[in-house]
Amino acid sequence: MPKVLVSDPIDQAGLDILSQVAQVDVKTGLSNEELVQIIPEYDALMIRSGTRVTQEIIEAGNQLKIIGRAGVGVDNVDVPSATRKGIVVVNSPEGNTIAAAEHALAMMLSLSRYIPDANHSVKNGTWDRKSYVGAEVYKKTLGIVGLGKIGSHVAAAAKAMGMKLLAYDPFISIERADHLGCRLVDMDLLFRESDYITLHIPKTPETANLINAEALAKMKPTVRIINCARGGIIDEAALAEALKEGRIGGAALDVYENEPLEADSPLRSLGKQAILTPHLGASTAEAQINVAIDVAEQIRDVLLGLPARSAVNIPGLYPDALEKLRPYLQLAENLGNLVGQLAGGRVELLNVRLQGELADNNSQPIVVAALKGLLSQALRERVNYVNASIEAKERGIRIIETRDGSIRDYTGSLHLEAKGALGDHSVTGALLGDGEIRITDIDEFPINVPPTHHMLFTRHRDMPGIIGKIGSLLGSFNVNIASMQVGRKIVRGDAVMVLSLDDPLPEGILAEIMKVPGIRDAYTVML
Ligand SMILES: NC(=O)C1=CN([C@@H]2O[C@H](COP(=O)(O)OP(=O)(O)OC[C@H]3O[C@@H](n4cnc5c(N)ncnc54)[C@H](O)[C@@H]3O)[C@@H](O)[C@H]2O)C=CC1
Ligand SMILES: O=C(O)CCC(=O)C(=O)O
Repeated sequence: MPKVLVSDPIDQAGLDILSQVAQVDVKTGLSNEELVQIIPEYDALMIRSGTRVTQEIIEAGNQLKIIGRAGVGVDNVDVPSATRKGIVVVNSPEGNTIAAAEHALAMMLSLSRYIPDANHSVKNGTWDRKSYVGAEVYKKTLGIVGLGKIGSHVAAAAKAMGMKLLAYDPFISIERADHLGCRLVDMDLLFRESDYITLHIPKTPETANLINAEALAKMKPTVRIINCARGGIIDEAALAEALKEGRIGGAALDVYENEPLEADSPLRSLGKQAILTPHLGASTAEAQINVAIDVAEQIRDVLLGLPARSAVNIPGLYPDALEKLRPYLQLAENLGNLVGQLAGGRVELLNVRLQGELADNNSQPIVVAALKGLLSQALRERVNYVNASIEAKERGIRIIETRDGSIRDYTGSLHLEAKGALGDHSVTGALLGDGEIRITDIDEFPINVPPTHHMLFTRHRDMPGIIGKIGSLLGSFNVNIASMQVGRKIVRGDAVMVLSLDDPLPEGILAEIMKVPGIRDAYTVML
């Protein structure tokens, strides 16, 4: 019988499902070292946010087939390591949506009426009505950052309370925002005009420290900020300082850069204008049952050899088709990710053209893989092979599929064209005989480069000296170039340059590149 380790508190409903097919050991509060020691005997690991599944644990988990996160965010799991080791990582993308949205709403109202402090004062024997004169949310402006599952539910409830709604989400269509009663605006305007700001975005390199001293300085002195998303999106020191100096009106936080929150955090000494809860967003009986059942069922299925429905790292497609298409799925995902990053914002139309022998295949998994890549910038681990199409539809992305078996530059190749709010871009890629991926075309300029983790693309005028200037600029920022290619159609016309880099590009370098005479555009891409 397979063995499942449950290392965080999980609802009994989940344990009952697991017990049908496995021996279940519940061992909570284990240290990293203890987990590394015992994990070799387990086939599955089920966690909430309390367990950090490190590379070390994954490396030691020689029997591990699946890691189940009873919740949304898998930022406490080293997913790339799990993927490399062939371990499926699953989550519950919707099981705690309502709980998290309701917690954010509760925080907003509690903050407006000082409920935690007022409650505390009565329980301490006082009857102070003067210190707790609050504010109404009715007719106030709520700025929602991230209009996904939780943000959308918050929007519906806040609208019913008579609030005016602004939203910032570069990956959502105006139609979707309109439908939710939100005015889609840029982040600056949201910061300046909101009376309340609530965050419902994942923690990513782009969202880390999004609310920093500079952002706080743009906000109204009365603004109240709610973060029930992820710690690290707000610069806690800057927030504490702004609150102490009365430069903002209040903050309610459920999540922190480090959890548990440090004993000496400046947040702990704030007065009634701050509310702190210990990551309780998903802590309702209903949500815990939902996520436990959702994830336990997936662990059971995978242990029985069936696909998982919310795998964040392995396609949940039919095994036969999957095996045959696997290399092309990777190609499609890479190209989708690339064209999405080149588009740099909302994509309205994705044209997917299957070429050569690929045109003879079922296009659906390829399209799904391309969408997964395209949406991964916005949705990270939330997007998978099962939900990519629905997510794209909800975001108003139209898909056109075409086939052209006569294009035989390579045995099989794939062409993606994204029409976006900020411009149109296209990429083509192919598989070489050994299954290696090549990007063969960017914006109709022929090239031949493998996708790598850090890449730099420029659009420039083909003229002497330009390549050298970019090379020395990167050198001066200590960025090592692994390979470089230029594609052009006519001599001294327009050209593209593609550089594979060993290091991430430091902040500020793109602005410097843009200053080089002849450079028209420059993009960094992470694949
Ligand atoms: N406090 C708690 O206990 C809980 C926290 N969460 C957290 O809430 C967050 C949101 O969850 P969901 O709504 O389910 O996710 P979701 O994936 O449905 O929505 C996230 C939205 O953020 C948008 N987004 C991505 N990058 C952005 C950026 N740079 N700027 C603006 N918008 C951006 C995406 O387009 C998407 O619409 C996640 O980080 C999740 O981990 C979720 C459940 C419970
Ligand atoms: O497991 C929990 O209580 C945290 C939930 C959460 O943060 C998530 O689902 O992303």
